[in-house]
Amino acid sequence: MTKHAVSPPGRQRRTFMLAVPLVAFALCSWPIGETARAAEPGKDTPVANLPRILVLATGGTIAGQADPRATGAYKSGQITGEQLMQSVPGLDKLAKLNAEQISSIGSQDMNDKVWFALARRIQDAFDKNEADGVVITHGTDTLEETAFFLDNVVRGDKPVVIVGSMRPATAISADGPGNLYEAVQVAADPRSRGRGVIAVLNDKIQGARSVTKTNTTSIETFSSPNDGPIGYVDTAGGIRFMTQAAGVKRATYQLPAGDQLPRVAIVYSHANMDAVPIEDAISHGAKGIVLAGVGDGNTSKPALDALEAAAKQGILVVRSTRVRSGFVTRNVEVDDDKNGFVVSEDLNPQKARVLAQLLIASGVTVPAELQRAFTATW
Ligand SMILES: NC(=O)CC[C@H](N)C(=O)O
Repeated sequence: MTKHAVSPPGRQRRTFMLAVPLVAFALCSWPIGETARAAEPGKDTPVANLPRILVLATGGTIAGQADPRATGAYKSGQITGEQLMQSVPGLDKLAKLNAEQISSIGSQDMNDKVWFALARRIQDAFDKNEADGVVITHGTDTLEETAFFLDNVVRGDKPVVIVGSMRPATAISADGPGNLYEAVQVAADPRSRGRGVIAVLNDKIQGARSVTKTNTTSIETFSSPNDGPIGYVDTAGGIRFMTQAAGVKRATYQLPAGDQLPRVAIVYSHANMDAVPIEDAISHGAKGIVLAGVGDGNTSKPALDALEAAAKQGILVVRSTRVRSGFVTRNVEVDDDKNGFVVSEDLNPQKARVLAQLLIASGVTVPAELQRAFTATW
């Protein structure tokens, strides 16, 4: 036995006096990590203490109804946000909810007018402190574009969650109610602050920059090919955030006047590619062209020549890729410095298009500044 094995009485008392507050602190604050469930509102939270969540409904399959006579056919955007909320048991225990209908469309019809209305309503709700978080119900086809647009134009760090579903409300095993429940759960949680606009579907939480639809009809369709989900939410474990979202903006750009973004075309590259789609885009007044290139944002010689000519006319040319994952890198097989092109890095063509629109609307023309805008921080 060493002489330090038995502490003198004075030291024991000091250790005890130190240990009591430490243990009390540990008990009060455990579990305190990112996976703590205690922060989530639950069935015992008094209504007055529940967070205020504004639900903005836009339509989509989550609000869709099937025609019982038809196999597989359904119409999106048939039921209101209010009706949707009422169909989810327990939602009122998570938050004080207020629903507003912004549009009732399938998201294949999503447009600048609805985007601007959404952005203005969210900003107003936060500026006037009417809500602690926002949930947007949306069709899944263009959900990722709306998420990315809003992330770039809505200021602040209160949670903005976008949600949809793959099966209509009337389907057997509809995924909408569960997705909406989880979206409200995430929006109501203070740990969701400062993560930009986030998508919640099928138990996954994903960032606006990375999330993309990868399957036409399956409920397991949204993924983040370059970096994976930022967290998970489910009935067993509650909310778990694993990491921060890539390139969180919230926000960099002002909404341009006039409720319309500048025209930017996406040109899809393929074997035997000629310059016609590029010439068409220019003749229809495109202020920017995003190349959905092959591989690392490549395209054929005739298409490349046409893009170089476009850039010389002051049209913003962004090289993106039709490949689902990876980055498009400057000056590899294409001399971007010489041609005056910008590369999209990890942004897919549909999101690169949104960013190009915002940059053009903001009057940014300096090449280095344009390129910097496409570069994400992790
Ligand atoms: N699953 C869906 O939400 C797709 C339905 C519709 N095309 C939309 O995007 O709104």
